[in-house]
Amino acid sequence: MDRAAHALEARSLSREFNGFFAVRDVDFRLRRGSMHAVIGPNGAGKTTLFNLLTKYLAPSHGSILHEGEDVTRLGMAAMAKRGVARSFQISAVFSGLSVRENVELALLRGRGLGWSLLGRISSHPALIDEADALLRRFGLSEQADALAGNLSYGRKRVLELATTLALEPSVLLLDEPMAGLGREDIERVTGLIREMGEGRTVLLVEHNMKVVAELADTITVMVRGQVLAEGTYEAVSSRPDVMAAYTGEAHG
Ligand SMILES: Nc1ncnc2c1ncn2[C@@H]1O[C@H](COP(=O)(O)OP(=O)(O)OP(=O)(O)O)[C@@H](O)[C@H]1O
Repeated sequence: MDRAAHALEARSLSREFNGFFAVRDVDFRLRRGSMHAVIGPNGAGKTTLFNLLTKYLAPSHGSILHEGEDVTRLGMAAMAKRGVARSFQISAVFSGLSVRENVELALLRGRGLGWSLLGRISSHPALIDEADALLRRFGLSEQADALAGNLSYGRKRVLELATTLALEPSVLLLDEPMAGLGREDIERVTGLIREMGEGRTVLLVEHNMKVVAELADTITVMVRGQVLAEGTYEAVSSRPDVMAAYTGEAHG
């Protein structure tokens, strides 16, 4: 088997909360270079699966592989070192720092430099150029000197994506990147995620089906902690059992 074919893999992954299986016996493969979405009705276990894959939660059973290596027991920091980054939504944005400082800080962290070095960014001229480029790419240049805490919600989400990309991950995991965004921001963020996916593997948990249809090459549908279907948007969205799951008529 080609070990490198799968950026991440879950084998018989389960997570139990007081006897209730939020994720039960899930086999899941994130193909290298793919843009993969996990969808499903509320309570299906999407966030739990995401948190297991990103090592935010420990599994009750099963294993997780990165590039074919068992990483079940590794923590989030070790995964980040391996190039697997998750977006933390706006909690990762430092409100008291400017937009530019947030990006510079993420660039420093991406290179393993402590953020106490922030004051010394001037000693890394290449990073200043990179920060400029990232700010431009994410349409944040005009707000570079604004305090991150003063940005609108949508702008904060865009900044959060910029800081995640600054870590230069090879695998990017995004939890509901469109949550709470208006139409204009959704279009911008969709475009940014598409761009961020070039040369990387992306996994997103997302409720917005238009975005999923537009972005994802592979879709996993979860229902009641298990995988119900997997395939292209066209393939899974035409399945009666998937439709039934969304209208609350699924049995099993
Ligand atoms: N920490 C927890 N303690 C107890 N139960 C939990 C915990 N986390 C999740 N669950 C339960 O596990 C099930 C799956 O939750 P999860 O958040 O993974 O679903 P989801 O598909 O992401 O839902 P949503 O789309 O509403 O975010 C739910 O029934 C939820 O109540």
